[in-house]
Amino acid sequence: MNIGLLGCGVVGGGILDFCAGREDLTVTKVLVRRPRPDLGALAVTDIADIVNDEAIGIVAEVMGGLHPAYEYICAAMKAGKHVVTANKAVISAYYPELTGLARECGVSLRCTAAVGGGIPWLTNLERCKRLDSICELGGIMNGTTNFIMDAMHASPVSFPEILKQAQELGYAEADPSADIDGDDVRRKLTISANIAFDALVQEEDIPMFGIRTVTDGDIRAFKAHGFVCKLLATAKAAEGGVCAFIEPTLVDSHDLEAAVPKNFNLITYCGEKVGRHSFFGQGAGRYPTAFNAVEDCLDIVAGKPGFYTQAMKPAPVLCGGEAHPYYVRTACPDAFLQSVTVEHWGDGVVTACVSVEEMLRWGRAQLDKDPGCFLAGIR
Ligand SMILES: NC(=O)C1=CN([C@@H]2O[C@H](COP(=O)(O)OP(=O)(O)OC[C@H]3O[C@@H](n4cnc5c(N)ncnc54)[C@H](OP(=O)(O)O)[C@@H]3O)[C@@H](O)[C@H]2O)C=CC1
Ligand SMILES: N[C@@H](CC=O)C(=O)O
Repeated sequence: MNIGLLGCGVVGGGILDFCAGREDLTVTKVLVRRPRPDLGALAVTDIADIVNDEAIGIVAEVMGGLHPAYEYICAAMKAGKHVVTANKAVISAYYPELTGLARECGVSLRCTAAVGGGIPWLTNLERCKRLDSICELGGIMNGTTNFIMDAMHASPVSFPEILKQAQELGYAEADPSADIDGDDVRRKLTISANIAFDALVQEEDIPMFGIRTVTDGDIRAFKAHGFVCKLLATAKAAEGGVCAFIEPTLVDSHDLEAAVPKNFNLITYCGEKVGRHSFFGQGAGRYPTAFNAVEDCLDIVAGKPGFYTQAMKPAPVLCGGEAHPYYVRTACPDAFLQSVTVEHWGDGVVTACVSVEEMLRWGRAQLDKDPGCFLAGIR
């Protein structure tokens, strides 16, 4: 089958390499927006050249961003082309529109590379649902932040320096704020929760706190108490909705997550009957991500199902019932923090059990008063 590739950066370059020399998949056109002599006759600058090309069966979108990615994907599906994308931003934001249009047009829409880079996470989530009900999912879903946290635990490093390395290695998003502030994980969690729970969760409703403000002093305090800090995502089926949140989390140094190195992810679902299945692999980077995108193309060639789920119903995010202790470091502790403090760790404090909803709302507001404030849930 012929592929029209939209974008040829880190992931697009990997797709080209994987397809080179294959007989079942051939990239025949690549949409670019600046001169790319390296691509020779493959390069086109007008999306119409791909959408109107009847010989192209699959459009692989790896440009990133919401626009014009959304419009190009819609145009491709309306022209009867299957779509494969690694773009979690567009899938998370336009989940009902895109899945609805794919069904209307009778084409496949696959996005396995959008969550977990090279890990076959969404495909296994889909398979698990054929036999069992998923009650919970989550874990380490961002390669860039795991790379940063792993390096910071190994030795004191400069945060900007290690982030720069993650960018050079092709792990970080075009705007790395999406990685370090949690938006990238929130998109991946939204897609995963929607598929797992047949839900329609709005990305913006999921509370989150990122790792931008973590310091070497925080890490020293965590290590001294036998903990490792990871940015973790959680989603659970809840009565009348979905409980979903993202926060730096202190896990016991013997836990599986504590051992996840570099740009690797560890994502787990828990089925009611089957129990826990965890998936480990590189969550970011050229070949891991391109691998899943090309696997999606091969699934389309093999006639596998068009999307990961058949149903969806609007689901509010409800985190009020979830509570645990937190580590908090702020230069301006207020009456609320003082009322829940039970212990002091270095420059920070440890709280009694506080509801996730309340603590993350407090943390976001506290960043306005103290931009260096940091918090982490304690598992
Ligand atoms: N990198 C990774 O590890 C992972 C990435 N992803 C997702 O994959 C997608 C691509 O990421 P990545 O390859 O890293 O990003 P890059 O920035 O490396 O590549 C994007 C490419 O798309 C091109 N592009 C952007 N807009 C347009 C446009 N309007 N018309 C034509 N070309 C365009 C860019 O052109 P130019 O060179 O001119 O800027 C660039 O070559 C993103 O959605 C990302 O979230 C998902 C999982 C992992
Ligand atoms: N920026 C993302 C790339 C893959 O989704 C990450 O670091 O995980």
